[in-house]
Amino acid sequence: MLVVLCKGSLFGDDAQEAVDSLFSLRKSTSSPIALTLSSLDKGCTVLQLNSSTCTRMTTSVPTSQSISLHGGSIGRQPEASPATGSTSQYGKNSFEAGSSSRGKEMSRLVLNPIKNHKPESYEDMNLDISSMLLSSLEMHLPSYMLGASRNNKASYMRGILQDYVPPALRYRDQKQKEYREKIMSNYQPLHQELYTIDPVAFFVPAFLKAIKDNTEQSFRSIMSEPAPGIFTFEMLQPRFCELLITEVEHFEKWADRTKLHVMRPNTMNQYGAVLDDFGLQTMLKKLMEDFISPLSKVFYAEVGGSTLDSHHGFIVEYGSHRDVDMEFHVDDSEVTLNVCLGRQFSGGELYFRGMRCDKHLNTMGHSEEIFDYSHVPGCAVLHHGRHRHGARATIAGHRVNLLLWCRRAPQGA
Ligand SMILES: O=C(O)CCC(=O)C(=O)O
Ligand SMILES: [Fe+2]
Repeated sequence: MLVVLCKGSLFGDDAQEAVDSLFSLRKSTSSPIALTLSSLDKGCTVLQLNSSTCTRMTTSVPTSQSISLHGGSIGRQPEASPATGSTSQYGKNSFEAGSSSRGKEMSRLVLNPIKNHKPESYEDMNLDISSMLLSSLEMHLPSYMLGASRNNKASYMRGILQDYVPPALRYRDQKQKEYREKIMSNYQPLHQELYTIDPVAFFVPAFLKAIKDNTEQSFRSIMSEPAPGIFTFEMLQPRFCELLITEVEHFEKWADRTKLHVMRPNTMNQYGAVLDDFGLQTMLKKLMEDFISPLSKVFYAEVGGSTLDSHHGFIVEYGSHRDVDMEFHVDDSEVTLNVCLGRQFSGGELYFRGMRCDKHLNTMGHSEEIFDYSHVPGCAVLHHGRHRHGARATIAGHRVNLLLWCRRAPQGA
């Protein structure tokens, strides 16, 4: 039995690769594969197969959506050559995706992905299976299912996947769902005005005008590009920054009072909070769609910047009794927005060391790739999620940043 652990939620190309890997393995073995598969939106994804071939590797970070390049914990490892093999015993291009003990009519998936099919986004459905995984799996639906409603496709695929979720992980999925539900039904926001975008109150006028004009020239008029693919610009109103910081403090105090253990943005953080967990999801979705996508369409089209369709929004906090620094890593995003909210601090500079493909994440940097940036409250840094970076120690004071990891679901070819 081979266990493949993909830590961090599967998304984008990773989700597609994981699904492809399952199918490659299925092709390469003569006996049916018993697979166990589960995914949490911010947890780990486990693919468990009784095969002797592995095409996915493990990250050593339990729930991080980032990949540490320090200390030997390396994610997104090179893949083995794709396995080849015969078509399924269940007929050309299909195989039985469920266990025979289910005692109900078999749901089927097709072996080869339908490359020209554009999968739907399942993000807003709040399912207990990763929406990215569903989008990837949709490319393997039998043709009669492709035209079904999104609800029907989701429940068909969920039906297949749910049977394989080990009880422990099903429990974790459930816990995470309950966490959000508990917050949503009991937490009283401090600043209701943060929960709906008010452009004039949120953004500085020059940023708003540039987005409204919506041309590369208007964007470049407010942005600097101090290193290739890294953009810095003034973005948020000081009052908005302060309201967001106090909202997070209010949430944490409430969580403390109600003995709710706050789930951190990822395992690289001991502090901070996921904004999507306490009701800011709709606001952040709009922030991405109306204010970041116009920029990413122009500057990050080659990594899916034109079709961003999901996000992970969170706050990081540094200083005494908080996180100190952030080790060298790449983000689990296509495009990352990082805005300093305040307050007074010294240190905490971001350092960038160039982009790498998955196979060369740990290779040396070149001098021309070195770029260091000192955070300024209200100012944003926009970069490729795969641009290697870290944050130096905040040596005095208290630094709070807003992070929006913008993502794109896998697209049909
Ligand atoms: O602290 C910072 O500014 C960087 C944070 C970061 O890179 C991350 O959370 O992914
Ligand atoms: Fe990062």
